[in-house]
Amino acid sequence: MAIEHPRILLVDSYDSFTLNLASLLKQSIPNCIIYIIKNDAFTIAQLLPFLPAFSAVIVGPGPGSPENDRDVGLIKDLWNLGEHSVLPMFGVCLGLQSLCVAHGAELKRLDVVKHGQISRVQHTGTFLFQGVGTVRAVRYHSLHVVLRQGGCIEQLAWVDDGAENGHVVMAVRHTSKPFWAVQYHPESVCTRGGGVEVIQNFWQLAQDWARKVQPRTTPWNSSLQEMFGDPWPSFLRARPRMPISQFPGVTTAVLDLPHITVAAVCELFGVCNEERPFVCLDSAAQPGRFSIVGSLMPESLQITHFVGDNSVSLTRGRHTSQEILGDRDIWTWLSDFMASRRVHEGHPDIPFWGGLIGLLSYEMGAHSLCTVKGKRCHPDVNFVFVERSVVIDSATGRVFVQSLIPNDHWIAETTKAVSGLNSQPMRPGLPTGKANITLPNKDRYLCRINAAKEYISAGDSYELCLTARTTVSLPKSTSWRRYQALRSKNPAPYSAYLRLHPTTLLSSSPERFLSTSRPPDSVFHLRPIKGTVRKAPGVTRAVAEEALAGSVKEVAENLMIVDLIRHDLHTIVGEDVEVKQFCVVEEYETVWQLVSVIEGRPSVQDGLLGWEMLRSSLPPGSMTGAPKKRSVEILQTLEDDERGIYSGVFGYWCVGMGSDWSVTIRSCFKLDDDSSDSETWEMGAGGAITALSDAEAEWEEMVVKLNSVVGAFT
Ligand SMILES: C=C(O[C@@H]1C=C(C(=O)O)C=C[C@H]1O)C(=O)O
Ligand SMILES: NC(=O)CC[C@H](N)C(=O)O
Repeated sequence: MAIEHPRILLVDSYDSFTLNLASLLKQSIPNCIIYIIKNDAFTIAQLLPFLPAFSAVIVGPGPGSPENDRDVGLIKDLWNLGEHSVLPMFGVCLGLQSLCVAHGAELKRLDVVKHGQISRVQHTGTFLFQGVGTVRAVRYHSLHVVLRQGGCIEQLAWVDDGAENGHVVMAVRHTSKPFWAVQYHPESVCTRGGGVEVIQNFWQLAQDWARKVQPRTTPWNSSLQEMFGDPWPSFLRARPRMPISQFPGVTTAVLDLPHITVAAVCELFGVCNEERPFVCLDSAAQPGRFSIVGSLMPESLQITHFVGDNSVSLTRGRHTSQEILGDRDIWTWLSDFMASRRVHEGHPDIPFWGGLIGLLSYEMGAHSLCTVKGKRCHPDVNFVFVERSVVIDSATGRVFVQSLIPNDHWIAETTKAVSGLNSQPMRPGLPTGKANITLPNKDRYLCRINAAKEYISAGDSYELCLTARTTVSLPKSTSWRRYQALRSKNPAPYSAYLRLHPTTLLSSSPERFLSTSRPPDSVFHLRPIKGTVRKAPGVTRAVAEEALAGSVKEVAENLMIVDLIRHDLHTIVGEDVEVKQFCVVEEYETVWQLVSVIEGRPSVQDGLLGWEMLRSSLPPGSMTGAPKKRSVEILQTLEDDERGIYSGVFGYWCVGMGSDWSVTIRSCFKLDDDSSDSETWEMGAGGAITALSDAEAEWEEMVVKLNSVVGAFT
């Protein structure tokens, strides 16, 4: 017998959890094929003729209100389909609200909004809840519905929020049409008992209805294919073939030098000459392990690009040329660049063999979600192609000297020079000169926290990572020494010194954004941080655990980003996404942080997939909040300046096709200016604002993060 492949249409309201729902559908509805459209992709009139090709429609969650056309698009019309067009539909959150509002329910704001919080859901044990036991479900909502007595919408589940919100509807069904919906999020990683179980029941009910009603169906055809595109996950099928690399291999010498310092290698490679570019990715604390120092040559290629430009700048030494991108964007240009330099063999014990090292701005990600205004003074893309490098493995004390240049005499010279290096302590002596620090205005920041909370109460966002800029001006000094000061004040696993004119970036980031191990068997790994407590006398691990892992507010903040990152991973990886670590307290130099780890394994191994993953997941969710698109739009109105380098990412993309990117936080950067005898460093700091945020405490948290960098100037 032929296997049946039910086609499911999933309507996305620009939420950041939609693909988690798609993955849950795949687990719950045998052999289903899922097509995803945005709620404003078509009008209902355009969609109507095609609906008989689907077995069911899933109306997903989203920001905003079911009463606002801009937020719900065609969703509101789906619930009013005529008798002959009706088909089984299942709503989630905004989906439930729009179903109920379309049938006369009253929409209200919750007194105490629930975002990333888990509630015990009571239910009738019927329909969606047939055979379902205890449900503990994650909620992401500010709005709720009050059903009309005697109407056609019947309650199937509810929570009792006690003094906070009283009775809140959690699931409903239509009494005569095949419509069901839940207010909670069945797809959240922390929902128990009401996920697969409830979707399986929905599917059973949908099939029962179809057997009874025998709705008109149409087979799949080319015009449907054109209208709805490929089913999810579609990315892998759409990939063009990778160009063949003509690039030779990498030569490596391995040394046992357990006492060598990263600083000594940097100084050997000329870091003190501030005129020249320099790159060092420095694992200055656990869990960082490998440090990478580039040995750049005068002809090393620097690649820069500004968002909005149709060209890429290529600089070798003093010579710069522009290459027109034409019909490629910068991501594709860089993909092609790296594909033609792919190397298949290098030392298996290290993650980097050579390749691009550099940074991407926040706006490089944000502009794919909404319009970004103006042009920044720092390039949005700034990389150097590193042919010669040293990788230091802090776990084994081994040092790898390697070059992509065939027969490179530099290997022998460097092996000798590195072996002869003293394990000198870092040179003391901070640059002197009084720093003039311009902090964010506290009153304004507090006002913005309240404005952010208002957006959250209205249902426009579940969490907003609000940030502000600080500047430090002082007489010109050496940035390398400044980096040493930052490194000793705040040693961090993802520290970096990147001198890529016109930008110099000093980083002491605790946060890895994304690492993708080398194919085959590539694993994509993300480590979002949400939840910060300042270290102070008496703040022991136990105290920090109570304040972070034991706090509903902090766990909710973290969970929202974990769910968002699961969705981001599903975009490229497909179904295989797993939360490996949930809300664990980690110790850093100045703070305790709450950290989760999410991993994905792409079902097809392709060298460029890691790059596609980066492209589709910037800006980092921990720096925006959720849902990402609406949150980025709101943050643009709440923050004075573009973020630029701050809250973008920096890291490498290896010629072996692995990559590692950190979030540019706890960092400062400056625009290099030879003509001035002073310099101005910029830094950002902020934190996640949720409905549970206390404005004063958020200000304090921002200052704590800021001080981990400002400390290098005072
Ligand atoms: C915004 C910053 O940090 C982000 C916010 C955090 C939080 O809200 O706890 C933690 C780490 C980062 O994702 C920053 O350091 O400036
Ligand atoms: N997750 C959602 O779909 C949220 C729906 C709506 N924006 C609310 O806040 O209530």
